Amino acid sequence: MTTADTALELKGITKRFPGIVANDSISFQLKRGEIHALLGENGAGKSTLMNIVFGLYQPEEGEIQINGKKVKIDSPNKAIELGIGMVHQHFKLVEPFTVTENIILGTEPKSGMQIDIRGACKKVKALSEQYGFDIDPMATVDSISVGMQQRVEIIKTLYRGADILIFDEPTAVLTPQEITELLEIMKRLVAEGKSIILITHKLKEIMEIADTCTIIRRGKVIDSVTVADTNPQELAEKMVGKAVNFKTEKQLAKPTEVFLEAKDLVMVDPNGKHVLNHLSFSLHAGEIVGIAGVDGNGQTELIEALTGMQSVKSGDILLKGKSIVNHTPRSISESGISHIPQDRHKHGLVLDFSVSENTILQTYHHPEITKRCFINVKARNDMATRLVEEFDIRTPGIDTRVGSMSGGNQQKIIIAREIDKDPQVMIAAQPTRGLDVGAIEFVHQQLIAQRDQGKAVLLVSFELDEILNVADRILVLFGGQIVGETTPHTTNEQELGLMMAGKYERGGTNEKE
Ligand SMILES: Nc1ncnc2c1ncn2[C@@H]1O[C@H](COP(=O)(O)OP(=O)(O)OP(=O)(O)O)[C@@H](O)[C@H]1O
Repeated sequence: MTTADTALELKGITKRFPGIVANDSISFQLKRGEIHALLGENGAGKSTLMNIVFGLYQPEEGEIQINGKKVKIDSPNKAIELGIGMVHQHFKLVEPFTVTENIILGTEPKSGMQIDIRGACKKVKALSEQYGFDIDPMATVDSISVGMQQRVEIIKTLYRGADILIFDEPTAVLTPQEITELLEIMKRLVAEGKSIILITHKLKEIMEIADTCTIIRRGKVIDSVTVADTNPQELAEKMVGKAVNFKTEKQLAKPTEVFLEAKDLVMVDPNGKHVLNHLSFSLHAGEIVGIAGVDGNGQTELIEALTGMQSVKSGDILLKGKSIVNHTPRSISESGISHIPQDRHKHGLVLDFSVSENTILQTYHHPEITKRCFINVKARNDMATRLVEEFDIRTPGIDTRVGSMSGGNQQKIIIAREIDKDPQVMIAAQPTRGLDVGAIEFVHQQLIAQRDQGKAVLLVSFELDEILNVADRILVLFGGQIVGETTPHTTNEQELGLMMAGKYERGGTNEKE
């Protein structure tokens, strides 16, 4: 291969953080017009490497070349100038602004003294048509779906002239339909000569769309393989360094008494829309019930109602026969419900707190942790040390700031804390979002272990694979109602997909007219 074929080359990149070598002499080549997947366990060093390429971090050692020329990328502005664009996992958009306003923010085209919005709009429309984004340039960002917001982020990079696009786990926030559309967009981008680096934990996606895959383990490059010559099993083994079991092993469920019951729940949003529409279901001890559905059909509201984060207008929620509806989150938590929230940054962790401080967020007021207004630091640290060990949380220490840890390890802190509470009911919302295959296997085993100990588990997930693999019974949520009930043994992805789109009903608790 000649340098003319190489869009980006990294040579011997090393980056250290206190107590850890995040990137250990990494070399990497991105060919022009290819999709190059970057695969590695949580904390392997993928984001660090990409943050170096985007000018957010400076490496201690190593060299970066773009189009065969050595460059110094000391800021994101410099990266953009060099034709690099980054689509972050957490979008950086101004919600009340329009799509076009967001795209031009910081590089506003001027016509005389005024911003040339019309000209910008035209350019956005042209880009949208060229790559098949199908986006309305004048829509406000808060009125469009998450998938569309991501497209705004992509157009933003193209508008600034990006030739190399970095996608950081782009499908983690998308529904199955949106994922298919995004993969099509990525194919079109490379067909038009762009080069893409794709960070993802989803092997299926790598197999479907990537040309090359570089595997990183504990800061080091393990291998760089042609995707056509490999398979998911081999990729997973290279990533974790041992064989990985994809099929979740579990015995048949033995459900017993009803632990949690939602009765005729109604929740209305500020616009008067019924976001929960007479929703009822029951959850038994010893079973995992999966809630499948396209995002925006009431998942968030259901979780918020069950955990006390939002009040319902009418209906009841019973925990072992006792009403807990509209109780406070603390009271519900204390009565035996654990919650793995879908947005770990908003509702799961305090990013500026340490690992040990985050492990006591639910229990800090308990007498074994707090005595006479003072936190017993030894008790707290002992608990954190135990959880770090039991749940294999990779961190330099229990005093590490959680905000500096990798996404997967942040998630493990929440899971450890919530399981350690020994709940009767576990509500797990997107519990494996952003986790690597090894960690996913671990979380699934934990949920199954909870079930086998006689707990009731509610699993809300956009990943149909996960629902089909882990749940014992599946409820389909559509338009704030349960429109279907089935089991993993008697359904498949196609049938579930139809039910999720509201096109097919099976055994729902809310019969539609
Ligand atoms: N700003 C920082 N300060 C200190 N340590 C950091 C910082 N950023 C990352 N690290 C550490 O560097 C290592 C690599 O983290 P990185 O986020 O690059 O992993 P990753 O492969 O992207 O993981 P994930 O898949 O979970 O997102 C981790 O141990 C992490 O805790």
